[in-house]
Amino acid sequence: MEGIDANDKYAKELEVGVRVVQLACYLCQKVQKGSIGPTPDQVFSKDDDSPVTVADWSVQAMISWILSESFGKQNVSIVAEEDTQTLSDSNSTHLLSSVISTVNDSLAMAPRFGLKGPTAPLGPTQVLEAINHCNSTGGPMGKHWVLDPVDGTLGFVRGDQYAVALALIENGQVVVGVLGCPNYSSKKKLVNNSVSKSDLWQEGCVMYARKGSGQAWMQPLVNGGGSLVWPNSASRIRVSSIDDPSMATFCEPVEKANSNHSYSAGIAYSLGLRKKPLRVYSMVKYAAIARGDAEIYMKFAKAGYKEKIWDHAAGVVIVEEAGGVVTDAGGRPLDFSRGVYLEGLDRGIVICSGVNLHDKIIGAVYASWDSSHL
Ligand SMILES: Nc1ncnc2c1ncn2[C@@H]1O[C@H](COP(=O)(O)OS(=O)(=O)O)[C@@H](OP(=O)(O)O)[C@H]1O
Ligand SMILES: [Mg+2]
Ligand SMILES: [Mg+2]
Ligand SMILES: [Mg+2]
Repeated sequence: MEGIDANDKYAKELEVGVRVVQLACYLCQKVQKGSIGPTPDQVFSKDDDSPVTVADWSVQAMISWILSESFGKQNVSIVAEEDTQTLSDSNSTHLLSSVISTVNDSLAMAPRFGLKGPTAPLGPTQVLEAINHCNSTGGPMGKHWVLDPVDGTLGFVRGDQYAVALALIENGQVVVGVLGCPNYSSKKKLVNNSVSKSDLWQEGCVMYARKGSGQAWMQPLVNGGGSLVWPNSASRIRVSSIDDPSMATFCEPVEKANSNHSYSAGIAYSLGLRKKPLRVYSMVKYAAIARGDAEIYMKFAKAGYKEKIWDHAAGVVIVEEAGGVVTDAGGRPLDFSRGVYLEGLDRGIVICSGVNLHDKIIGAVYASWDSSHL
């Protein structure tokens, strides 16, 4: 596969990672289109009131199962977002059946993606086991996969941007990142308000990078239907070369609850950013920086919110290998070695296409900071 050196230490992880994320994108598109699984308006609430859908559980189960098959269950440690609490409820048998059929529908397509599927459809125990197998808490030693089965669930539910994010951490460092963006065309630029429903579904993309390679790659989504041609072609992606703030575009989360919009507007103003913020759901924001559709991504969550590693791991390595810079608001690298959370994160996350813009933003945060902002 292009961008993956067969002799690389992580060649197999990258190869399987890209293929399984392609399959996950296929699964999500099927659920979002309503042709398998329930309609997207069947959204459930977790304890923290955040949404979860059949797609979130199904992708987690499917990826967990494929990783275990590919690398041996006992060798596979996975840190992932979802658990089986809601699914195991005795009132949830209908929901669990939807997840099981969605998982099996997608696994039946595995050979088309160059992956080995099960010999017989998975039953409830196997599906619940696959989801529960993702109960690792990571840490500073060893290899851990990090998975956000659907990032930007709100975007997914609203028929907008969302991502499937898979990364591999070894000894606390993100060494591989794969980001599937089913509604982010590999051809069209992401522009404010340009995501019309008719543009969606046409063609998404999968991005991937191996730490230290100095390269990040993008493939169009493989179309699971019709005649599948695999391996498909990939192209190198690079961050934007714009480093004049007045020309730069900055991204931020859509929801005010997830990032302080007025604080980032203040930073943008002080830097002389002229364009309106590009508000995009999910890690598609990282994808937009990595391929040069935007130059800056700022996220300043409310004080007390702890960022989780699965919301950033894949995006960070892809942006860095595409030439960008990712740190916390104090200018320090994100620390993926301390479990499920990005412990020690200073205020927020600043992602830029280059060091000049990044220095300016960190300087502006330093100059403006007042803890009453968040
Ligand atoms: N209060 C709060 N503050 C900050 N971040 C939060 C918060 N609550 C949730 N989350 C996490 O944000 C993930 C979605 O982030 P986005 O950048 O996509 O935000 S937005 O949907 O565009 O508003 C989202 O990821 P998913 O749950 O995978 O969708 C959450 O992990
Ligand atoms: Mg969630
Ligand atoms: Mg997420
Ligand atoms: Mg998620």
